[in-house]
Amino acid sequence: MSETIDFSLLKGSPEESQAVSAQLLATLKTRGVAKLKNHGLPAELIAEMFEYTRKFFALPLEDKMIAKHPPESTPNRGYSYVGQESVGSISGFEKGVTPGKQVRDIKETVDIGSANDDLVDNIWVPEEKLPGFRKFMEDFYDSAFKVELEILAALAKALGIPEEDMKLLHNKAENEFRLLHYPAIPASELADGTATRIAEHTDFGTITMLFQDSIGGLQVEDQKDPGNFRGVESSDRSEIILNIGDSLQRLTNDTFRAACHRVTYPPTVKVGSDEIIPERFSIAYFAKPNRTASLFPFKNFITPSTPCRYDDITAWDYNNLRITKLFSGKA
Ligand SMILES: O=C(O)CCC(=O)C(=O)O
Ligand SMILES: [Fe+2]
Repeated sequence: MSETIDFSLLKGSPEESQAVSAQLLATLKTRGVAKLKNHGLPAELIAEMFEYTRKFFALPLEDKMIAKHPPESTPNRGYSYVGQESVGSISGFEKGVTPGKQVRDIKETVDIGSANDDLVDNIWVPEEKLPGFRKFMEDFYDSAFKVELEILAALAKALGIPEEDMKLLHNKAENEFRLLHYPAIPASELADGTATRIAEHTDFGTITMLFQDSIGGLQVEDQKDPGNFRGVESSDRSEIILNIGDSLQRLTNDTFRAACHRVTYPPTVKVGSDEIIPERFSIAYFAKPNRTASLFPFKNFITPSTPCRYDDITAWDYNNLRITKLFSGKA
């Protein structure tokens, strides 16, 4: 994995700022994923984020189920128990590949949207079950949104898209973020390939800002060598792993291609052994275009040598097209 990009240089001299945007562009174009440090979200805030995440999943199941995600995919809010959602059902979606055998994800999650969303409400556990959780998450959402806009501005600059256009496309913060817990399991549970931590997939939004603990197991497909997945480690939890999602692939007419990723065995665990794979926590902030925005490619990416590859569709319709396949429908 390439070196971590110092995002604070974006606010340095014009030369430094230009160089960081160009480095980001080059890394994302070849890898679909980049690592950022000094991005503006303080390490203490991220540490607290992991702590709240750990505390939430440590609640008794009946408490977590008070805030349960509906059995169907929308609204995509609340707690999903282990087995409720399987990402394997959308593996290969944009590659036009229909998934073969169904692979179970062994994970539990919480999906959270903006506190100001006028279409869907968040689903919370009562305050006394986890004091401060709701307020912290609502504030984190807003802080992450600010960083998202800076990353999008840097990408726009590097791509030659007016920064204002990129901002207008995302100014409603119709994003989602997700807390993930992969429980400790014996390695033998993953041995026959019918279960994994999270099956390979691409995210559907513009970019994903991912934070992970030090357990490992996250892998991204090499864009130059399809089928070959490489591990992505973070040197510390506050590093942002930046993923390109399908919406940016569409908007840039494949100049950026979405990063296909998955979570499996940590590198230290022997496949098929009786070892216990330790629990793992991660946090994914999915930045999405405004629901009513069109995902038709920006005009500068449509040229005689790069004809338009995508139909017009709104961000909301596209999101729903993807998400409806994720949930089993079982309550
Ligand atoms: O847990 C991770 O590191 C990845 C999570 C992920 O890919 C997702 O939720 O879309
Ligand atoms: Fe993902």
